[in-house]
Amino acid sequence: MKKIVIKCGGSILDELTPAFFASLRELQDHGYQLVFVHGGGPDINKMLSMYQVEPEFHNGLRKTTKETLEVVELVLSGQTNRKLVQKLTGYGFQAIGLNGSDGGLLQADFIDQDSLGFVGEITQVNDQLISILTQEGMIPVITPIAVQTATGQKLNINADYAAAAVAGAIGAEQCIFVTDVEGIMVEKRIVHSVNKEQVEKYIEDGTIYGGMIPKVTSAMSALDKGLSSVMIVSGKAAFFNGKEWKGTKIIGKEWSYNE
Ligand SMILES: Nc1ncnc2c1ncn2[C@@H]1O[C@H](COP(=O)(O)OP(=O)(O)O)[C@@H](O)[C@H]1O
Ligand SMILES: CC(=O)N[C@@H](CCC(=O)OP(=O)(O)O)C(=O)O
Repeated sequence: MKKIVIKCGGSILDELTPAFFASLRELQDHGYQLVFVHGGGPDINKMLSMYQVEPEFHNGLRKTTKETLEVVELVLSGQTNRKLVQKLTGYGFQAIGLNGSDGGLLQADFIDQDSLGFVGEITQVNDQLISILTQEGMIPVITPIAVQTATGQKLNINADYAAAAVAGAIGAEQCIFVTDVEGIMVEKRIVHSVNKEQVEKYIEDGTIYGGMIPKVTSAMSALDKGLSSVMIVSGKAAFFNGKEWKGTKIIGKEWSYNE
């Protein structure tokens, strides 16, 4: 069966519309099994501010101390994941929340402990666990906390990177990044598609900045892993009506938009 990974950003979790959930139903009707990975950056920042901790990011990745990691897991697993599962259930989907560190679902190693602290990059995904759930018609909703297998240490993973890694590991056909804008804006307009060369140029000249950077870089890595399609779409509107997609398609080297 065709699989699709949907990454839901923290920027949009509280604003998902009925039209967005209708698009999910369309995907299921077109034979897609859905797998969610969620973010929650704004919720984490809110909780950290209660502890008077200033967020610090390097290239879109949160510098994560031991104390910050505790807050990240508390918020993502205990609050954000619950919120998304509840919404999906409310719309009639069979969603099941999973912490990425459970059952070796997401396994990772430190990226650079000196500069980023407890931040990881995924080395392995327990795709069997995901398959067991999707084959039963359930929708896994994955929190981007991973485990370093050798030590049992938990690591904070950027949700965009986690989604791309899951998509590659389960052989997903597509990966969709759901966020608070309708796609990638270039000179005040949403563009239909961007290719690798354009992405690199737009990052360099500042057209693509901040939270959009991990999205486009992980989109490129997902395409390198063999996915057919990666899109950036808004959670405020319908993004698929059974025929057409709305948003920005990221195109790998060998792809043209008409394919
Ligand atoms: N070229 C661009 N087009 C659209 N949005 C962009 C662009 N460059 C940066 N952004 C920013 O990226 C944001 C989405 O990233 P982020 O806030 O991290 O979302 P999420 O929580 O969904 O991952 C947009 O709200 C916008 O401010
Ligand atoms: C390492 C790292 O940056 N982890 C992210 C995990 C959440 C996330 O990615 O949330 P969004 O998708 O809403 O940005 C963080 O701590 O914010």
